[in-house]
Amino acid sequence: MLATNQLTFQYSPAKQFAFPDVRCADREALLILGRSGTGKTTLLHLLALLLKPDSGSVTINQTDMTQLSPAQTVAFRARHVGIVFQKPHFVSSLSVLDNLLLSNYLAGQPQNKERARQLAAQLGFGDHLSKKTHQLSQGEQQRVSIARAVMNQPQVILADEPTSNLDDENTERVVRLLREQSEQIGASLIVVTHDQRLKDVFQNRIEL
Ligand SMILES: Nc1ncnc2c1ncn2[C@@H]1O[C@H](COP(=O)(O)OP(=O)(O)OP(=O)(O)O)[C@@H](O)[C@H]1O
Repeated sequence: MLATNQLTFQYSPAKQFAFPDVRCADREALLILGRSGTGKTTLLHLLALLLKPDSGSVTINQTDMTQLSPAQTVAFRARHVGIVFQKPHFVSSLSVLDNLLLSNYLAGQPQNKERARQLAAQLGFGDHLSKKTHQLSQGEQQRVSIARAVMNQPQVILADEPTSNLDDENTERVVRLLREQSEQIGASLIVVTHDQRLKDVFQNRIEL
């Protein structure tokens, strides 16, 4: 469960945001829609505590993340929050498999090769584990990105424009996989996007 309360943030006095409250229960999915510049990425970064709000709270299960120290925030995020970025950020010198295992390492968890292999098979890139990530197509890279986000079975999955570079077929596949994965691990799934194709797929929506 993720819930926010009266989040505000400003980049400068001329660029201030007051966001509507967000609630997303375990196994539920929420779409946050908005045109370019309305603050979607800013909100997603606040939900992940990559940015600290000026006021308000972000609670994941029982933990108010805004009350954690910077070190506690990093540890909590690595363990309990999976993030899928618009463009996947991988370590290019590592294989696909090692990029997945990096999630375990960053969360202080033992390397779980079995889970990496299972996810790769489920998400359709089981044959690519020993390749470098740049050898994969965009759609494949986005699926690796989803696998990486769910490696540690997080309580919350946050996805920032996960489909904006994808064709309709890959868009449908990525959305289905995000929903399947969040349901399987019992996580809350929050997707921010301007991609109107996703509008009809999610019942719960907030417009910025
Ligand atoms: N680091 C920053 N410093 C100052 N202003 C910023 C910064 N990052 C974003 N902004 C501004 O804040 C506003 C919201 O940006 P944000 O990236 O959250 O929007 P968005 O809705 O995700 O847009 P897009 O769909 O184009 O990615 C924009 O006007 C942007 O110029």
